[in-house]
Amino acid sequence: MSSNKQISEFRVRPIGSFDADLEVPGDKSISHRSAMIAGLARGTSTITGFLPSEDCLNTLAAVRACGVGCDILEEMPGFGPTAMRIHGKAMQLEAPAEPIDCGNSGTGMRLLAGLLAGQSFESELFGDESLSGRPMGRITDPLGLMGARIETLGAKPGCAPLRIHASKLQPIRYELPMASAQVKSAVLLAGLFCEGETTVVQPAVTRDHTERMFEAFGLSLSEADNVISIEGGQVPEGREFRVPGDISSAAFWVVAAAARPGARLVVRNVGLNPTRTAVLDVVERMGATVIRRPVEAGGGEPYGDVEIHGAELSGTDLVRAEIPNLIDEIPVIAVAAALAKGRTRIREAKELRVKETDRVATTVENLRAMGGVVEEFEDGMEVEGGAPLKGAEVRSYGDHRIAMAFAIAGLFADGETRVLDTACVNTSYPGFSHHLDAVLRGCRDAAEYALPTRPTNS
Ligand SMILES: O=C(O)C1=C[C@@H](OP(=O)(O)O)[C@@H](O)[C@H](O)C1
Ligand SMILES: C=C(OP(=O)(O)O)C(=O)O
Repeated sequence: MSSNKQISEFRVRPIGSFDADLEVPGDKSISHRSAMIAGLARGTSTITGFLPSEDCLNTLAAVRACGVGCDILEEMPGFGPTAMRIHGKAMQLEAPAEPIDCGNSGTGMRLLAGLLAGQSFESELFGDESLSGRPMGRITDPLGLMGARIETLGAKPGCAPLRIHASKLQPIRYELPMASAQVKSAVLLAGLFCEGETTVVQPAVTRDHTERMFEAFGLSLSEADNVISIEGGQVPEGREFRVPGDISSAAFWVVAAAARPGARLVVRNVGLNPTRTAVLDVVERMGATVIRRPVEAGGGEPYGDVEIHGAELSGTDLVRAEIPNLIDEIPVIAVAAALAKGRTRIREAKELRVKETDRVATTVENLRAMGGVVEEFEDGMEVEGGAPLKGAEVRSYGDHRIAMAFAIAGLFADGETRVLDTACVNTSYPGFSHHLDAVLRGCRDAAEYALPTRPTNS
């Protein structure tokens, strides 16, 4: 196996305990926001650690299509830029010449809609088949209350493409009907273009990257007890910003190590924002040893190294408040649950049904295909762990998290597991196949896991 982008199938066989030392690529949520907020800023920003995944490259292209200049400083060969200088437009975006392609990315489309809703020009956002089936009413409703005019043009009601008409926005106080950082961020971004204070009330703590990045770029906002307010008319100031590694990508190796007694894993320079690290709490509760080594970081995002030591895991119940803080990790947590002794309950997670796939259905289907014992509920699943997993042919259904979660399951299954349709991993984790290959070969040395980057001259 190589790190070739075109790879379309993973063949995985069981491994024994392993000892890996790796760094995952940049955080996807933070990379999207860095391109958008640097694009809105006054002056130049330098972004490092940017994730060159398809989702984030689409967002970068969208921002450039709105007139933002960008010099690429470094790239991951075969994938895309990892460092760049972004010349912000001081909130004065330009009309894109063509409809903007958001690819597979819910984050890209929903946050860009917030950014574009208050412009004096019309724009259009479209995406792939999966994104065209995901609900957009959750952003067109609050943005509509702010005065935006957004048409959903999809064959499925309330779905993309989105046609965003020129509008003047007014601030609102909005109570989020679901715990969604994407909806919160769309409203806060739109709030920048209003006169007066925009307030979002969230039903639970969701990832706070937008709030942190606003502050890092010099904006002031207030935040207490899940009520976040921002005064419109502020202009972010360009700055240097380092994107840490993505804990959601690290989660695949975290589970692989946690569930294998004797295994040891070090993940370096990974984001440790407490609104994202619930997966570490869960594997710790299941019996693995988790050592967190945070780095003292001023402004921006907390990060550090994490070390995992594997054990015989026991089942656990995910608690309601932690669901938004591990939502993307649930497919691989379900794999950990299948490997653990006893029952794991994953409930109140119906948001999983509106991701790249219906992740309740796709996770349950693949776990069962591999011999896992799992009961499906409208809002999640309950996994009865301990049944031996057997190698099988499973599909990703075009969903990157499903592809990677079941590659990890294959490391514990009897015989060969084939995961089909895996090009989708480039949505969030360029280099996953390189890391999988290194783990399968039993590599111990960090150099063998390193993903190459090189400076560019542009
Ligand atoms: O704000 C973000 O960057 C994200 C928020 C989450 O979605 P929701 O806000 O829809 O829960 C998550 O699933 C997605 O991968 C990234
Ligand atoms: C749900 C995800 O992303 P998005 O909503 O941005 O498509 C994800 O990365 O798992």
